[in-house]
Amino acid sequence: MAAIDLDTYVKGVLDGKRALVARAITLVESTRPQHRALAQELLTELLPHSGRARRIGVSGVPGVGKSTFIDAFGTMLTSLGHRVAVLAVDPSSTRTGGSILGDKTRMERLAVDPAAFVRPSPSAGTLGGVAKATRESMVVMEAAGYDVILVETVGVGQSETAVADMVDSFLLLTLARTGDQLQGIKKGVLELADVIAVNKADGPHERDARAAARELAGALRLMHGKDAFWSPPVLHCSAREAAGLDTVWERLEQHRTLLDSTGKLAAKRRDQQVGWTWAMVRDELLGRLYADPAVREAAPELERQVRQGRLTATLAADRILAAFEGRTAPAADA
Ligand SMILES: Nc1nc2c(ncn2[C@@H]2O[C@H](COP(=O)(O)OP(=O)(O)OP(=O)(O)O)[C@@H](O)[C@H]2O)c(=O)[nH]1
Repeated sequence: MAAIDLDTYVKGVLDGKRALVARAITLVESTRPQHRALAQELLTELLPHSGRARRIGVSGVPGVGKSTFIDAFGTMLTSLGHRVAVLAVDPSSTRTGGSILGDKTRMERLAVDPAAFVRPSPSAGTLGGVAKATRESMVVMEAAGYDVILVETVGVGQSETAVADMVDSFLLLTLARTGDQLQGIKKGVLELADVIAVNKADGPHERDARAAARELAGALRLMHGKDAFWSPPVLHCSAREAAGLDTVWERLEQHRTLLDSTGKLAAKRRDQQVGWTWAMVRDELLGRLYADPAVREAAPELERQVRQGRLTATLAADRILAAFEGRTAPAADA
């Protein structure tokens, strides 16, 4: 592919040119050192044009209906005049293998909707790397005029926390379950949720879904108490039949309006920026440490001694850090 210069990228993104938006995201996702500088220059130019979108995380276990939901929900939003971008954080993704086509077939209507842009999760790398690429893609999408950003994540592992750290509101999709449904949803994920929707409330399952929503709402009231700033509503919907999606949107908007009017939205986003800064420092530092020749040389022997019980973990950690710092310490008096 021919190289594109900074001005072409900036203008193309601000004009909402799809091909350039896609190329810009490929650039910010790239981990190649020669792309990094240009990507950061681009993001610096785009940053003042970003920040106005509603950022919504969508999570739920595999099979809950996330793709079906986002397809129907996004289509409803574009019919209301919104421009919708779909991003994802799923570092374990083998589903699409990073192929855009893979995700496009999962969201048939949105994929061909001119007011929507569906981008699959960058599939390579650590959670930190994938989350960084998604956060930066968000800046590109907002600068390109998308005013609703849906960030999908699969309901396992640490990815929900990473997504909650980059959105304004977090939607958890769940299913009606028999027995104690709270056991079926990880408590940590419940704590992240601002809105919960029991999906597949249709056909023979509709009654179960309504009952499950009521039961979960009761359990949550106990968890959150009366004085909470926001009590997550538990709704029911059918992604397949596009039923109840307007209520989900209404409640997400209510949550965001409350955040905004109380000054919490601006504070949340500022805190997220600072949090991301340190998350990147941690990732980068750990990457450098693992790649450090002195650490690589010392580590196998130290690990062996720890395994044999001849060295405490604390001492081994000290030595690994000493090996790392020894190499990077200023060489002034060496
Ligand atoms: N009855 C019913 N089925 C649904 C609904 N939403 C999704 N499904 C079905 O549930 C299955 C899983 O839906 P997906 O949208 O692929 O679910 P997902 O959560 O994206 O799953 P992964 O791609 O595995 O993460 C599919 O067979 C859908 O047709 C719904 O509202 N009602």
